Amino acid sequence: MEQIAANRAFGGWHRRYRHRSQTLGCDMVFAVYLPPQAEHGPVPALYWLSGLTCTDENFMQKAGAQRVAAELGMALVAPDTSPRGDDVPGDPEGAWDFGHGAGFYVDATQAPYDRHYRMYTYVTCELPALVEAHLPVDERRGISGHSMGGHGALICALRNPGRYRSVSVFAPIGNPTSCPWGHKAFSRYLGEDQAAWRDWDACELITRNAGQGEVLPILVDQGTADSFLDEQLKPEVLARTCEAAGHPLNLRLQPGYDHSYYFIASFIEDHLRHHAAALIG
Ligand SMILES: N[C@@H](CCC(=O)N[C@@H](CSC=O)C(=O)NCC(=O)O)C(=O)O
Repeated sequence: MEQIAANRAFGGWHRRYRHRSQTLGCDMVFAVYLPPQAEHGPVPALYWLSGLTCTDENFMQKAGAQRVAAELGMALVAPDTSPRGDDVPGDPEGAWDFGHGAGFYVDATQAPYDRHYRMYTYVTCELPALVEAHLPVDERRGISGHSMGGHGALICALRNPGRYRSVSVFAPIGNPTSCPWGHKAFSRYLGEDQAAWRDWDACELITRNAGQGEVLPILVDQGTADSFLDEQLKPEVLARTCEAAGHPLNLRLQPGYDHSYYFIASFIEDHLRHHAAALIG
């Protein structure tokens, strides 16, 4: 992998890397924040999955996570949100909620998307393997994300017991099989048979996993002034599902906060400390 940027931050380093992804069949860029502790040995990592229209840069530039990550000795890893490139098909109408910047962290099964759109395998397998082989980052992994990335973080944790030690999300699409963003993405990436969508829906996975094996407590922050709240995000469905399944959920409704990175920046410290408790102790 090729380093394409490096910035000193809070005694550590923010770095960006480009690499050829075998999983996605294209070049990808990701960002890593390495805290000062990484100069003395491997540190745990929080994987951050961003939302629609984002790249690796939104979180690193807007969330303000580096100061606390440096204090805690935790790396931050931020991938892009989809495969990229001229030969990667996007939304036929050029919309922002599908295709480039909108990989939805699934492995597509439908042509023409199945060749490149395999973000689930990329973020759960290829990227951690690359990071852990080349950077001072070990296998203590937490996962978090926002909106589409909140959906991604939930399904990555719920589908992979043992792979992550902690999970938290901001304004997640918690029940994509019941909202317009999810319908659009899943019908194209996964096909019209809605039975196949359930494997990629956090609420379905929480219900399915009830009473079996690992149960990671979920921390959720959700702004009450979020313009996507009622139509796309539906935190009440996630709350009802967790209640019915006995899955520990800390859903914090934050009065007046919207869907933006101003909201994320306001509560990211709590999330980093939630992850540090599981990753570092
Ligand atoms: N461009 C759109 C708005 C898209 C948007 O709000 N994206 C969010 C994630 S939404 C769910 O996944 C985001 O994180 N944007 C990047 C940022 O830096 O804020 C529009 O025009 O409405």
